[in-house]
Amino acid sequence: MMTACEYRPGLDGVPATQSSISFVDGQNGILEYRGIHIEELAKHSTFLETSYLLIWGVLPTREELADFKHEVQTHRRLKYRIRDMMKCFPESGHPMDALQACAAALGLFYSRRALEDPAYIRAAVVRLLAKIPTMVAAFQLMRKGNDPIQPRDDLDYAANFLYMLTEQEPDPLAAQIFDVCLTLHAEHTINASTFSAMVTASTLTDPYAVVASAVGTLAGPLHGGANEEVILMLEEIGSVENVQPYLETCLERKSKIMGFGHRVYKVKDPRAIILQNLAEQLFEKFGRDHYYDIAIAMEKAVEEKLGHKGIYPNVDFYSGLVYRKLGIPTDLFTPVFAIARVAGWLAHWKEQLEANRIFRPTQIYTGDHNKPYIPIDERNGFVSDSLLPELVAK
Ligand SMILES: CC(=O)SCCNC(=O)CCNC(=O)[C@H](O)C(C)(C)COP(=O)(O)OP(=O)(O)OC[C@H]1O[C@@H](n2cnc3c(N)ncnc32)[C@H](O)[C@@H]1OP(=O)(O)O
Ligand SMILES: O=C([O-])CC(=O)C(=O)O
Repeated sequence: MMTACEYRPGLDGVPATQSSISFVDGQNGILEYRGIHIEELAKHSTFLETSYLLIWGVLPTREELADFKHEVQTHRRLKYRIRDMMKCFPESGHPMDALQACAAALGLFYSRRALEDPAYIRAAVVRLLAKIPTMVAAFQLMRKGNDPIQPRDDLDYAANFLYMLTEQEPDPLAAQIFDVCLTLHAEHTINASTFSAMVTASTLTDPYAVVASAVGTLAGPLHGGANEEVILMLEEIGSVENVQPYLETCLERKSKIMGFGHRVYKVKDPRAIILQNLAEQLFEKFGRDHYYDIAIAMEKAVEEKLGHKGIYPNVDFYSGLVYRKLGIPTDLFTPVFAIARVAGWLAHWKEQLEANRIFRPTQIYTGDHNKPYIPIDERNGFVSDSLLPELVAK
């Protein structure tokens, strides 16, 4: 029998599912995908191989990976109707809103819900992994007034995205580093957007609705949207000298410092450590970004003030510095996060379907009971001459 549970705002510490996809040890800064440490995957895997691992639970053989890559490659193009729809989007709109609309629009073309059919699952996985980057790049070119460019079959996943975005073939180091960024962002247990995906999935709707709802959730500044906010914050701080006064003001106002803090990690996020390292490699080859000095000063200052509360850089703190060096515009940082997280959302979608029960928690009602309905004309002391009460009583 169920016993009454204590209410925990934000479901803090409340298990909402069982999962074998990923694991976080927030005290020791450990993240594993399917039992493999993130550092190992960052060093040795690729985003598509990691996606396969997350979604199907095992590392693919050489042949399985080649087939998967080929399938993704052949589904990168967008239907002209999706491109036409995108032409109507306001160029001033946020790219996350554009992405959410585009992901949902895929459901118009592929809405058959054969959720018990492994071929349907695979086709949806391939389609979403393939088309989401094309959508992000297409929106970027279209809002500048350019036509989107077609994907290039000779470029792999990460390099092709940078090519479609910048219209230039990327430097091999830049492409490799971007691929590692995607691997790092691919999955993170039951975070807010994944939970959103799982709730949507549990209604047995189609995977495009699942991803669209997750994109909308990722966009918020307390979640994936923080990567954009971090750069805006560093711009506002402007100089290393201004770090301390900026921080003091935030603390006085009790406002959150973007890119810091985490529900689970009470130490520096292991992904932030790798991302910082990647940023340094890019700076070595392409020149230092002066915002990096501000970021380092900020990390030190926040640690001094808030380290005792377990507040350290999260994944969103250094990622923007990497993306800036790769030529990615600031408001595309969160869509880039989404490109990667599609893998995790789909892994959880598939896992949810394997043992589905609709999410329907309970609430603690704090309102009134048995209140009389006061007709609108009587709310200011007037008496109503409406016949409705008599009609209903008859
Ligand atoms: C991909 C991702 O989603 S990673 C997270 C990205 N989000 C951000 O970077 C936004 C800034 N960070 C935050 O808002 C929070 O740390 C979150 C949303 C990530 C986690 O929130 P919660 O687990 O609910 O922590 P909560 O907000 O309760 O904070 C706990 C304490 O730490 C403080 N705290 C947490 N994060 C921060 C921060 N970034 N700046 C200042 N103080 C903070 C809170 O004020 C609170 O202090 P108190 O106990 O004295 O009141
Ligand atoms: O786990 C979380 O709450 C947020 C996060 O770091 C992620 O989604 O990558």
